[in-house]
This record gives sequence, structure tokens and C-alpha cells, in this order.
Amino acid sequence: MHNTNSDASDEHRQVLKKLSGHLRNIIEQSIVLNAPDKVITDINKQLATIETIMQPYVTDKRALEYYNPNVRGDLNDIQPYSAVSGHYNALAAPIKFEQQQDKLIGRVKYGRAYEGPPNCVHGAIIAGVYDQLMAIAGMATGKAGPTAYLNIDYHKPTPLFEALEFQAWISLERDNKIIVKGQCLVQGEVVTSSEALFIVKALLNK
Ligand SMILES: CCCCCCCCCCCCCCCC(=O)SCCNC(=O)CCNC(=O)[C@H](O)C(C)(C)COP(=O)(O)OP(=O)(O)OC[C@H]1O[C@@H](n2cnc3c(N)ncnc32)[C@H](O)[C@@H]1OP(=O)(O)O
Repeated sequence: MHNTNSDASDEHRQVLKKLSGHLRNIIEQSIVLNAPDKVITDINKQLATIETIMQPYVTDKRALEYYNPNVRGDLNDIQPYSAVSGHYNALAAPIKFEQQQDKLIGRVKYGRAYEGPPNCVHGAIIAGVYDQLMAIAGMATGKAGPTAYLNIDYHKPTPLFEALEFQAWISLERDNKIIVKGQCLVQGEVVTSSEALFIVKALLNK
């Protein structure tokens, strides 16, 4: 189940990614859907058919890696099914990770499915991005481990439908501890900032 390798072809990865894209669009559309009962009933029937088609192929083994420490190119593929950043998980918004010098960057726009305060991104979604982005940024030390704490300062509301730039960088690495800092910018303005502690030996020893 928690495989670190996969023999999936590029074609297989592409069709799986496309499936997540369709599901993601359906989730977003469902939030603002205002259709007659008859139309929704028809949609429900078609979705039930899709579930039936998928069911025989649902196994306890993922097609892709749960965790791919040797990923090259797309940094999101370190955890392809991440609930926050996985391009193969429809729950994750299409955030794009990239390394820029000593910072890991996450660029994303959130839609209605991620709304907390009116027209703003839910604070728990923001926390999720920091947790994932900072964990991956910490891996640049060559180590990894679970989050011991994640502190977030919400300085200003984070708007929906606007380009967000999350940044994360290693602040301190000592023994079994990695402290990572982060911030999120909207049009150059910092709207949130964060700090997280990751414990390395804990993951390796337990
Ligand atoms: C098959 C493939 C597998 C590979 C797999 C890799 C997968 C890579 C994917 C990445 C995925 C990312 C995803 C996002 C990252 C999550 O979301 S992780 C999920 C959220 N976090 C958790 O569930 C962690 C739950 N907590 C725990 O397990 C434990 O409390 C911890 C954090 C591991 C620490 O426990 P511990 O090992 O017993 O360590 P402990 O001795 O208590 O503390 C060690 C040191 O840290 C300090 N410390 C501990 N907690 C704190 C704290 N809250 N504040 C300050 N200091 C603290 C201690 O004081 C101690 O300091 P020293 O005495 O050494 O100076």
C-alpha cells in the first residue's frame, strides 16, 4: 500500500491525472450547482454508473508511488496522492511546487470548494499547504519526519480566485530537528506566515 516505486507508464500516469482533473472539476461545480432535481437525479445516476465501472479495479495497491523520494522534475510527485498537493488526488487543489534557489514555492488559486470566510480560503486548507510544503522543503536536508508543531499567523484574509504564492525555507537543522519557515504572498503582500518543527529520528526509529 505504501509503495515507494511503481512501474506505471507515462501514459498510465497521464490518464490517472486526467481522471483526478475531471473529479476536481466536478467537486468545484457541485458547490455552485443550481440545477433542477431532474438534472441532478440524472447526474447522480451517471456518477453511480462510474462508481460501478471503477469498483472491480479498486485494490489495496496504489498504481503510483505513495512516496517517491527520488522524484525528478515535478516536485508534486514526491507524494502523488497527497490530499494537499497530489496531482492524482482530486481533493487536492492544483497547486504547483517548484524549487527556487533555497526556497520551495507553491503556486495555486483556490475556488469555491475551499472557501472558509466569505470569498476567502479556509484556514485549515492554508494549514494543510504549509504542512505539506514545509515537510517537502525540509527534505532538502536529506531527512524527513512528522510535524511536531505547525504555527500559523493569519495576518490578512487569503482571497479565493487569486494567485497565491506559498514559500518555505529551512530555518534551522540540528540533530533530529528541522525548523522550516514559510509565508504566503498575494500580489507581493504577505497574508500569512508560519513555522514548523519536524522531528527526524522519530520517523526513522518508529
Ligand atoms: C514507506 C515510505 C515511508 C516514508 C514516509 C515518508 C513520507 C514523507 C511524506 C511527507 C508527508 C508530509 C505530510 C506532512 C507532514 C504531516 O502531516 S505529519 C502528521 C502530523 N504529525 C503527527 O501526526 C506527529 C504526531 N506526533 C508524534 O508522532 C510525536 O509527538 C513526535 C512529533 C514524532 C515527537 O515524538 P518523539 O519521537 O517521542 O520525540 P520527543 O522525544 O518527544 O521529542 C524529540 C525532540 O523534539 C522536541 N519536541 C517534540 N515535540 C515538540 C513540540 N511540539 N514543540 C517543541 N519541541 C518539540 C522535544 O522536546 C525533543 O527535544 P530534545 O529533547 O531532543 O531537544
